[in-house]
Amino acid sequence: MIALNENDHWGEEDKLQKRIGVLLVNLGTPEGTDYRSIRRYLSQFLSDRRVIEIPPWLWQPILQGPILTFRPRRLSKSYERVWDKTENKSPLAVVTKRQAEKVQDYFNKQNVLIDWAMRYGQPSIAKKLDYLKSKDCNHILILSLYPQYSATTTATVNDAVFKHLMTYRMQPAVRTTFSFAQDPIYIAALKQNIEQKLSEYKHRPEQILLSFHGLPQRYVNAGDPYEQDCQATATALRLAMGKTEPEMPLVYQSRFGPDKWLEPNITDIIEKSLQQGIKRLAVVAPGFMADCLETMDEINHEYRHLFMSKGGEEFMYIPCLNDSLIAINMLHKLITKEIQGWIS
Ligand SMILES: C=CC1=C(C)c2cc3[nH]c(cc4nc(cc5[nH]c(cc1n2)c(C)c5CCC(=O)O)C(CCC(=O)O)=C4C)c(C)c3C=C
Ligand SMILES: [Fe+2]
Ligand SMILES: [Fe+2]
Repeated sequence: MIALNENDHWGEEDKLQKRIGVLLVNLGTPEGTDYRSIRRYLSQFLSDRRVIEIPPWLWQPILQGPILTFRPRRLSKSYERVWDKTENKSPLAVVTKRQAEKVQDYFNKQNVLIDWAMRYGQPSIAKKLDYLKSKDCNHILILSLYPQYSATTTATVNDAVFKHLMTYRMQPAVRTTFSFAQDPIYIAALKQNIEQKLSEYKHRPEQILLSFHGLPQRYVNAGDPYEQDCQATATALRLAMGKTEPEMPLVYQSRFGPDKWLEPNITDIIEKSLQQGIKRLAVVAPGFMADCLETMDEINHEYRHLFMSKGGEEFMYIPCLNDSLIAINMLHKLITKEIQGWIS
């Protein structure tokens, strides 16, 4: 049992008054592009037993040995390419912070406090829960910024939240979110964002790839609903946009390790599309609420190069929802729905 702090109390304000805090949580990212920062981040992330389902006695020597020796060096160059030089932060952190700040403007009148945290690295979930507590928030909504549920993302956010709440004598009321994979509010935002971004190009793409972060197949076999959620998003989005599956196929990216991952892999589909004579390709990543290493570098750098070097003529990367007006409106609606009954 974690020791409770004797001075653990809420502010001296009326404790019965409802005060709502909302914590937007995303994955996490290194604090810098140097070897040490990336190593620290990967070590925490890849030691999460929800992320890597291999017994620690077997996994830790591999992680602490070859992976944390070589991978940070390679990633350093990738993070350098996407780093926000003005803020001196990773794009994932910059965007998540802006999302929280902009959504806060919508909730000022209702006295709802919006903040953000990262599951791995900083600002930590523990630190931000303490902050919300110091502001007398006795009702807290945890909004995991993953539209598709996975135990490797959403569940591990909840683990971190409840683990920290074990240290509280007086716990707030807490709501967590499951997924919003086929929520009409999210699908409408995706559609609007895609149409807006594509209208900036002279030509229409012949195909739009819906690229989702991958997952080991055995996690899905064990009951993770992630694949189903990705398919639900793809189906709803095609329906909303009047597109067929060949016009808008679902693909998976970001493989890691030797396991079998969800199929089809994005590189195989890019090759196939090239063989079919497709010259103008668009790619959007609906599972990412913010542009990050996996979209800016992996898609917009690596796969752009793959497509263009093998005969493609135009590669249209459609940015994520980020802190656009479309995204902030969407988050406002989602939060309003999730805090129903807490607010009049
Ligand atoms: C077994 C390993 C991994 C699983 C399972 C996994 C699931 C998963 N990840 C995201 C979202 C993001 N992942 C990001 C980076 C990233 N992911 C993994 C591994 C797994 N992810 C690694 C090792 C990395 C680091 C980069 C690399 O080494 O290639 C990021 C970007 C972070 C950033 O700093 O920008 C995001 C976002 C989801 C949604 C998901 C669920 C299926
Ligand atoms: Fe990942
Ligand atoms: Fe990657």
